[in-house]
Amino acid sequence: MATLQVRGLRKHYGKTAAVDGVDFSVGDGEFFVILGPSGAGKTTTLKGIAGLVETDEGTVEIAGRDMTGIEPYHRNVAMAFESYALYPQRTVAQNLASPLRSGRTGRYSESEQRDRIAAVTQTLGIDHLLERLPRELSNGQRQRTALGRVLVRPADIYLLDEPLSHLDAKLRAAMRAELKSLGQMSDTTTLYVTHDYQEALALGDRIAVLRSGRLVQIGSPAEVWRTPADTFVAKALGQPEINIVDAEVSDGRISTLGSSFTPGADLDLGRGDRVRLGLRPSEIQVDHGEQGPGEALELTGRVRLAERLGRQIELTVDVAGTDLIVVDAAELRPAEGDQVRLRVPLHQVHVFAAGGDGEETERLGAAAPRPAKEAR
Ligand SMILES: Nc1ncnc2c1ncn2[C@@H]1O[C@H](COP(=O)(O)OP(=O)(O)OP(=O)(O)O)[C@@H](O)[C@H]1O
Repeated sequence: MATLQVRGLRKHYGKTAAVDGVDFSVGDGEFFVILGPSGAGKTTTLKGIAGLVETDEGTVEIAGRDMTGIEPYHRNVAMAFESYALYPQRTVAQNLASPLRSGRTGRYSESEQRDRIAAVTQTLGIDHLLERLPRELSNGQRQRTALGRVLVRPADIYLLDEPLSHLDAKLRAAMRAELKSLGQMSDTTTLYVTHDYQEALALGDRIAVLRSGRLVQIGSPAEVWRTPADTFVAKALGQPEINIVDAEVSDGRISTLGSSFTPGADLDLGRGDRVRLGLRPSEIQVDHGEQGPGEALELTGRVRLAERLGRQIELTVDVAGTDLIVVDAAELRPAEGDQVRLRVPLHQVHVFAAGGDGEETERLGAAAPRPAKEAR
């Protein structure tokens, strides 16, 4: 295990800036997640750290050592790609043993090798497949074997590129928990890349959000969830996506969708008379008669669509001509056509700067401070 320091990393492919000046550091034993959409530059960043692409600018330090000019093999990192690299003629057990037999890891005795393989294959749920050949495995099993090949090998840093992407939702959730415990057990430094926000929130000690080759925000899962730096980060976290609505400011009050409220004193609204509000679908409460505590943005609308999603229901509610997506408990299901009252506690109303269509804008704050009991 080791620390990792990335400074000013840049990589262009022709005119495309795949990585455009990225800086971050990962602590010893930390599980650090890079979250970003397709094409954001996640894989290129990992490859730059591993030494698999030649970067244009920037430095990578592992355990305090500058890696410039050092071959991938000598960086002592282990990288797992989304596509699985397995020896087709070797069994799962042989595939897993081979990284432990290479010269660099020769210090492991046969019994230590067996123990490592047993621990990793149990964690990944492939211990019953040891005698199979790769062609006799499902895609998900092959992906877990490829991940196993990376995890059995002792390395300073594990670089994992969407290693769970071929698994079904249930298995992904189970593997997330297992991976987290494996990381904690072996205290390894891990850099994990994903486009799945749930994976990022579940696994990351910290999350870095990447957009078009640049880091937009780095923080703990709670920080990026509660105080997203801008509308891009707010949208990247949460499914269904956060609702972003336009609002007007006048005489210290914010008006939107036929309603208005007075925001908390520490919100700086000196920037103009328009803002955007971010309302997370899971934080909009459907008023079923009970009155929640504290001040809230209160809205009235009509349910246009009600779609059941397991234990929850996703509602599309027309509020003053704007569709809001709301997630509610399914047993309280309002019907399509029903008039509903909606309530968002002010500390959960995110206020962003105004902007044009498709423009991402910075967060100015919450409409009220978080209640002391919820603040961490
Ligand atoms: N070898 C290459 N040649 C040319 N362009 C490339 C190459 N590799 C990546 N790119 C471009 O660089 C950008 C970043 O790609 P990268 O693979 O790092 O993104 P990513 O975030 O990992 O995406 P995904 O989630 O789809 O894997 C993209 O616009 C991509 O098309």
